[in-house]
Amino acid sequence: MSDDTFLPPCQLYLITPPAIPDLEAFGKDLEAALSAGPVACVQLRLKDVDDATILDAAAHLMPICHDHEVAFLINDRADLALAADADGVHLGQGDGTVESARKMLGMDREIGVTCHDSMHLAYEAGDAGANYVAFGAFFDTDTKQTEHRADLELLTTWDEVTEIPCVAIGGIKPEHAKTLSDAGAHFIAVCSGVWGHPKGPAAAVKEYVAALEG
Ligand SMILES: Cc1ncc(COP(=O)(O)OP(=O)(O)O)c(N)n1
Ligand SMILES: Cc1nc(C(=O)O)sc1CCOP(=O)(O)O
Ligand SMILES: [Mg+2]
Repeated sequence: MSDDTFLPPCQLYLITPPAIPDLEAFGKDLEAALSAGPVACVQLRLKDVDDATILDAAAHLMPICHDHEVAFLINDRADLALAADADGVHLGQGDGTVESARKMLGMDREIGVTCHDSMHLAYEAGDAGANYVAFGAFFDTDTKQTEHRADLELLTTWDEVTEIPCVAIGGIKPEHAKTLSDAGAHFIAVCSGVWGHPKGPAAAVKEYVAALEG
C-alpha cells in the first residue's frame, strides 16, 4: 500500500460491511467493485462472528483482492491477519499495541491504527511503527457508533509534519472525496457509500474515483 513509486494523491480504501451473510454474493460485488476502478486496499471488518467465519471470509475474498493487486487487511486482530496470511491489520485503540502486532506480523505486513481526532494518538502510532494512521469520523455514519469528530485541519497538519500516510473515514460520500483529498488525506475509507450505493458497488467506485480525479 505504501511502497509504490508513483501514487495518485488520494486513493480509495474499502471497508467490508460488518456482516456478510452470503459470501458468494459479496465476492461477486467485490469483484465488480475492484474491476470498476483503482482501489488501494480492502479491509475485512466483520463484527460479532467467530474466528472461523473471519478466516473463511478471508480465504474467499483475499484472492479476489490479490487478482486486482489490492491489499487485503483484517480488522481488529493481528493473530487472524497472520493466520489468514493477510497483508496486514487495522488496529483500534483497544485492539492491542502496534509493537505486539509488529512482532507477530514482521516488517512486510501493514499495520494501520485508528487515531480518532487526535494528533497525539497519531504521533504515538507513528512512533510505534504504524504504516498509516486513520482519522475520523469526518461525517455522520450509520455503520458504527462514533464518539469523535475529525476535521480537515487534522489532515492538513498531519500531511505537513509527517511522511506517514493518513486515512480519512466516517460517512464519506463521493461529494466529500475531493475536499478530503485536497486537505491532505492519502486514502479515503468507505463502507456504506460503496456497498449501499443505489446503483451498486461498481457504479459507486466509479463515482468516488471520478470525484478524486475531479
Ligand atoms: C481505516 C479504518 N479506520 C478506522 C477504523 C476503526 O477502527 P476501530 O476504532 O477499531 O473500530 P472498529 O472498526 O473495530 O469498529 C477502521 N476499522 N478502519
Ligand atoms: C469503521 C469506522 N470507523 C470510524 C471511525 O471514525 O473510526 S467511522 C467507521 C464507519 C465507516 O463506514 P461508512 O463509510 O459507512 O461511514
Ligand atoms: Mg477495532
